[in-house]
Amino acid sequence: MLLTAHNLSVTRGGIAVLEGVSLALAPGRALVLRGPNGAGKTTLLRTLAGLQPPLAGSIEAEEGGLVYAGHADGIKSALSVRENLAFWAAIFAGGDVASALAAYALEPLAERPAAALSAGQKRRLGLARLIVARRPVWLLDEPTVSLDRDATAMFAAALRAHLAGGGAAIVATHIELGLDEAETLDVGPYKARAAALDDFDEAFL
Ligand SMILES: Nc1ncnc2c1ncn2[C@@H]1O[C@H](COP(=O)(O)OP(=O)(O)OP(=O)(O)O)[C@@H](O)[C@H]1O
Repeated sequence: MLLTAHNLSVTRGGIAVLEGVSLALAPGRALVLRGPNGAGKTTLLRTLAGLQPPLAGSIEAEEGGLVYAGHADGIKSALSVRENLAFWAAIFAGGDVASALAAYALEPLAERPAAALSAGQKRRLGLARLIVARRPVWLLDEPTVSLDRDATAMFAAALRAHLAGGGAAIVATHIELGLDEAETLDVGPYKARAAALDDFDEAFL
């Protein structure tokens, strides 16, 4: 397994959001997270990515095996599209900038400062980062926001190629990606029953 989580409870702002989540992600598999706004998909992804600690439970993943793409694209505005990808390739000791540009049809924009991209173009650049990162597990929060139909198809193709190459992904999305390889995890049944108290609150009770 590339990533496993066992009996995970996750919190946001000191409040338990989900509890008892277990999952196992094998090479070539994708897991689509479903659930209404506020259900806890982002919180689960951030916890799996190691950006925040779980309240309970365990996560096992290969060191340096994950890459997270959330709502903030992490783009450096002053750098060109190509320079952004080269920067990430250096950070991740990763891959081929030319393939990443090609996967999202970014060649005509390669020398443009990222600050001068549209929202959808910025999102394409943020997703191209995943290709240079060359990490086996992609954790993606609403990756298709701002993408038009063609760019959504580019993302689906990039994800399929990643899975075909032995990678895996967990994707929170409200749209249908049309992936045969994908399983679905509805986070609704894992809604936490009781709010967690942090030490600060407990001191006043
Ligand atoms: N900074 C914060 N502080 C406190 N609570 C927060 C914070 N951010 C989000 N929450 C709450 O945590 C809960 C889970 O939010 P989360 O962003 O994980 O949901 P989501 O399933 O990703 O929603 P969406 O589909 O709208 O993206 C929600 O009730 C939300 O209001």
